[in-house]
Amino acid sequence: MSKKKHVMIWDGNVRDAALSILLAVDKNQAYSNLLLNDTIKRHKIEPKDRALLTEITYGTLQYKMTLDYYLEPYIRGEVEDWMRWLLRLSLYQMHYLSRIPPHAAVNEAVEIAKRRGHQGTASMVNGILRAILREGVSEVDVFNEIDELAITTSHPHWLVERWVEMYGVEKTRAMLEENNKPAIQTVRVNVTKATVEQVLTSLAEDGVTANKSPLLSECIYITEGQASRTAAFRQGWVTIQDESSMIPAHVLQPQRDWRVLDMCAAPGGKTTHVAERMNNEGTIIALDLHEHKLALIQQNMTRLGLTNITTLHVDGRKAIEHFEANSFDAILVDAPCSGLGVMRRKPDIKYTKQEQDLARLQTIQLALLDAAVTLLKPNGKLIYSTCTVDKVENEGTVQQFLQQHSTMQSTAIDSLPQALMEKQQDGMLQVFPQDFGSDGFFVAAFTKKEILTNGSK
Ligand SMILES: C[S@@+](CC[C@H](N)C(=O)[O-])C[C@H]1O[C@@H](n2cnc3c(N)ncnc32)[C@H](O)[C@@H]1O
Repeated sequence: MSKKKHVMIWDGNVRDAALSILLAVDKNQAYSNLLLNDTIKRHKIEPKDRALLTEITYGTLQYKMTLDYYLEPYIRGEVEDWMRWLLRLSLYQMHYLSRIPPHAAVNEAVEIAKRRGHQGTASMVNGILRAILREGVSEVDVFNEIDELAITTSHPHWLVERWVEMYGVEKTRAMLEENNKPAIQTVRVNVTKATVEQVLTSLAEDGVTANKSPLLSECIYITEGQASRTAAFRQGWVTIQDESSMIPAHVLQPQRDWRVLDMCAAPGGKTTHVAERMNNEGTIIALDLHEHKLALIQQNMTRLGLTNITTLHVDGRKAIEHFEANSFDAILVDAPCSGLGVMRRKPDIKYTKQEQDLARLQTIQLALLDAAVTLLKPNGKLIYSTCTVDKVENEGTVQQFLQQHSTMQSTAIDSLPQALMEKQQDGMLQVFPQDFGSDGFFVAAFTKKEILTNGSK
């Protein structure tokens, strides 16, 4: 997140707060999810307002390109940024939120425009929004399918084109549409402290509605309420984590006495999951490139009552300078990636990621995997995962990795529920957001061959 301080006075006006957040996301490249959480916490915003604030902020960001298409015929000349965002967020409410009377959205917009600008800007906002109210938004009228998909689902043209080439039109359309839906909140039960049934009872006592996932045994769906405000969370019975992110620990299947290396560990979602599955025994070394992020892992460990994790500030690519070769039973490389699988939670990713970022990320991913090979024991397990749906960072990285390392082989994933295993191909599993309602996620499993050739490559 940008270092610039976000200054916002909460005066009870949800739309104005949403506008401040959207402007900060746009100007300072601040992350929408962090800024929204920060605003909610700092101003102790009540649940009813919180839901509307989240809906308007995320919705406006999610449909930014579509809203611009609708607004374009009505905006003449230059308008200030705050006014453009105000028009977008007002039109979002008018067009997508049926429970908000459109006239109320227009009136609110005019009041904000008066406060932020002057009578002239307020009249302009009023004129534009009332004209759209009268005439309705225009049909999306473009030449080809890529443009149509890009505009109607608000995703950049390059990305739609790339996905259509990789996955075809139907799969791409389903993914683009899913990216505009709210993410399901899920929690992972800390099996060293509580059972799923105990957690469900505890959540219900706190007024949270939840049910068991049909996929992973320790995953619970939250259908109403906030898990972070419950006793179950405070006493370390649960961790807030998307179900897809629970897959790597299941694929790893760690034994209780193993020595495991997590090369990209912060904030520790998967490290703590592996630690729980080892029943707080064995040893896990958790690395991260950014020292300040190690504190997040430690906070999670403390809350969850886990003591089998040691955190270290180490660049994973240089991990061989810190540990003996052939010394880990298993290694997890949950690599930095483009995050194209988590756009429901971070819609700003759509507009900030550039195509050239993807190749740069692959270089880092391969360097991390390279270091892992040396550190892994013969017969040891290596898991590579990303929260993206991009073939270059996923299958592409795996293919290059295997070409460069004859000592490594793909391993079939055999420890997941059938519905997930069906999606596996050659030791790789790509989950799309539309498959189970969880994040887009990729996992690949490898083992190191017993007979080592000269050197690890
Ligand atoms: C996808 S996130 C990891 C999420 C984490 N595994 C979890 O489940 O909570 C990637 C992490 O890799 C870290 N990172 C990036 N480059 C790295 C490197 N060269 N060595 C170690 N960590 C790195 C980032 O700081 C970030 O925390």
